Amino acid sequence: MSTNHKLLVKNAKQVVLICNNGEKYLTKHGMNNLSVIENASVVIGSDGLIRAVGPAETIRARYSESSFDNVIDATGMCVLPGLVDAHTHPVWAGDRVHEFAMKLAGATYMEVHRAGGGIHYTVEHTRAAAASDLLTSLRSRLQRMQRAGTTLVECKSGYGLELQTELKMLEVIEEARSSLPINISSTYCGAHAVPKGKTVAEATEDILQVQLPRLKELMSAGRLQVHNIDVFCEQGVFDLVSTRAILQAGKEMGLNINFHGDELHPMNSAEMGAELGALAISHLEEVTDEGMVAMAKAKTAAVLLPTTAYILRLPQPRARDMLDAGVIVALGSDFNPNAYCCSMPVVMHLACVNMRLSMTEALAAATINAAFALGHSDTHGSLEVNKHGDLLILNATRWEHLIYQLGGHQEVIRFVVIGGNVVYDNDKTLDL
Ligand SMILES: N=CN[C@@H](CCC(=O)O)C(=O)O
Ligand SMILES: [Zn+2]
Repeated sequence: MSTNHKLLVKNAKQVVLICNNGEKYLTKHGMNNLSVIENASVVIGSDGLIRAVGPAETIRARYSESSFDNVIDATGMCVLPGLVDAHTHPVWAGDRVHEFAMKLAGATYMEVHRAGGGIHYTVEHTRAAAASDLLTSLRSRLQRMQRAGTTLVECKSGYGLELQTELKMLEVIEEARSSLPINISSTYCGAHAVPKGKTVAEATEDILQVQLPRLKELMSAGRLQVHNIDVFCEQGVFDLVSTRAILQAGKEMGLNINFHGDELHPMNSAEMGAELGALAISHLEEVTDEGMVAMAKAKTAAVLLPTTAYILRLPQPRARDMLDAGVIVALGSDFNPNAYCCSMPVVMHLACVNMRLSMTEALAAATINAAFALGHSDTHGSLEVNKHGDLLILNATRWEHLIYQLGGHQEVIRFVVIGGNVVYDNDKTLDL
């Protein structure tokens, strides 16, 4: 048996496993009883998977004859699973800072959207952008997320709204996946808005008859990896009927359903998504009680997006009611030109203050539950044997400082590790 391993993280003040019985998600009780070991160590094997997590003395005795490519003495520090961002729109061109000023002055999201701004503004710039430029900005944004502790991220298309640009975006995501250590779950979001000059019916027809069939061909030929399908189900965007048709078509080609629902109006998205077996529904500021019950029953995760509710001054999603109803609650940054935040620590902080999550609930929502929302909680989202060796090492004697110190992740995060490799060391500049 190989006695050489990739990484030993030893003598940590705390190792937060999140869960330690192979749970695929946590609901309220589990989120308030996270698995934590004091004075502990972690071993990551040469294959990048976790080999052992346990009390430092136990690990020291068990691995006394082993060698390690790298050893980090985490004395006085804390170890957490890498953070999972279950909702981002990171591929885009154009600058919408002027729209932030408009919203600060009182304009609503849909007023800007209807005036041809918002998604439409970004669509114009993204269609015109070279793939190489989109890749450069995507890499930079993903490395920024990585420095903030994200090790698995969902990346959407959705600023093309036609075949050529949607594929350009998905290919850029594919290129980033193959050239960066961060793990990526890819989402087709061609129904992010109704393109100018088309009706909802025409846009839906183009997606069903042109975009999805071509995507299916490329996926079948192994030329593109896409995991999820998304639709912006909203008044003035895609209605429930068109949303259902598009999501159903995506499901039939093997894509997980993870869509924007009940954000600005109660569309009964949650009820419909639960009925379709959606893995996740995002936003949910306006979800009904019946929708929560349906999601809990169907084990459809709620991906809450605190930055968007904060920036748009929306009513907060009823996170506590969702937890009480047994819904699997996850978090995402919703990084996009409207909500320009790459930091899951900030997202967790906002989820605690504005959505009244406890810090343990927020951490579970940004690890195991976000991984569940992406269909990856069997390999990511907690520090358990045979899961990916993706972890954070904090300059803090209590892990809660990652959430408590608002905007302080640059100082709190000492190392980010993906697959047992140190990809960020805040004492050095790494160019991974
Ligand atoms: N609501 C729709 N889509 C994004 C915003 C995208 C944009 O404004 O560019 C969201 O999740 O908030
Ligand atoms: Zn979004």
